[in-house]
Amino acid sequence: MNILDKIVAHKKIEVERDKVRTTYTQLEESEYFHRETYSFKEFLLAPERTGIIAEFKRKSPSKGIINDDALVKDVTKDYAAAGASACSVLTDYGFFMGRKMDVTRARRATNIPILRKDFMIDEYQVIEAKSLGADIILLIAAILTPAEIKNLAGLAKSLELNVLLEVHNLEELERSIDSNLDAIGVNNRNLADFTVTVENSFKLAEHIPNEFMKISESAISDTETIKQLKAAGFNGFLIGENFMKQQDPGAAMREFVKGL
Ligand SMILES: O=C(O)c1ccccc1NCC(=O)[C@H](O)[C@H](O)COP(=O)(O)O
Repeated sequence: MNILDKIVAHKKIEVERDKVRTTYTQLEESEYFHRETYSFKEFLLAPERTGIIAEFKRKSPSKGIINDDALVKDVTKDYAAAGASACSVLTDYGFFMGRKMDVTRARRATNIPILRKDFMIDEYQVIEAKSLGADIILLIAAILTPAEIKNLAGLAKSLELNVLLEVHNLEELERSIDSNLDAIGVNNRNLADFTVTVENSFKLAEHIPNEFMKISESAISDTETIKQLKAAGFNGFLIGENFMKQQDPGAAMREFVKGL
């Protein structure tokens, strides 16, 4: 069983448990459920922002513990002040030490879009994302059928959530395109064996239809790469470990953007 299969197997159990702990009615009673979300596209294209989607990530299957000291409210506030176009907040606990409340803490600390980063397999998680205060959800093509993507993206749009689809190769891209998506992210990390190469983004760029925002995800650690990705048509750059491995991730981002 590869890591993605393991994560999804855990997630199925977790979601069924959560449905009992917090009902749909309780989710819809959240103060955030009826809020107007931020437009991912507007923040990605805003000239005063950097296009960086800065991630709060304590731990990962590929690297183990990255930073378990930093506080989500401080880091996301500092990311926003450093020019992030959005913050990505991992909510999976078992593999990433993320917490659902981290999204709400980031929501309270910032006025930029928040991506709820998790392994979305069920409508419940989409409704939950809205109730936590998220603006964007992630759908991973490698773990969803085209029909599931259509359904989850359609539900997200009906809740005014933005949808980022993550692909790793051309086959996933071609089978997963849907009109309810806002952005397509090319993951430079192979989630089955953890190898990374930014070449993956350059290879897939021209195949992503122009109506979608283009995001390059993972293994980005220098501003030269961002300049090259921009030239190849990318609008967004998802960066986690490069900032989180520093004691002060917000300060690390502030320093990094000076090179853009
Ligand atoms: O990061 C991992 O090890 C990982 C393993 C299995 C599934 C997902 C994984 N990461 C999620 C992400 O997509 C990254 O956190 C994100 O793209 C940022 O990557 P990086 O800048 O390399 O931390």
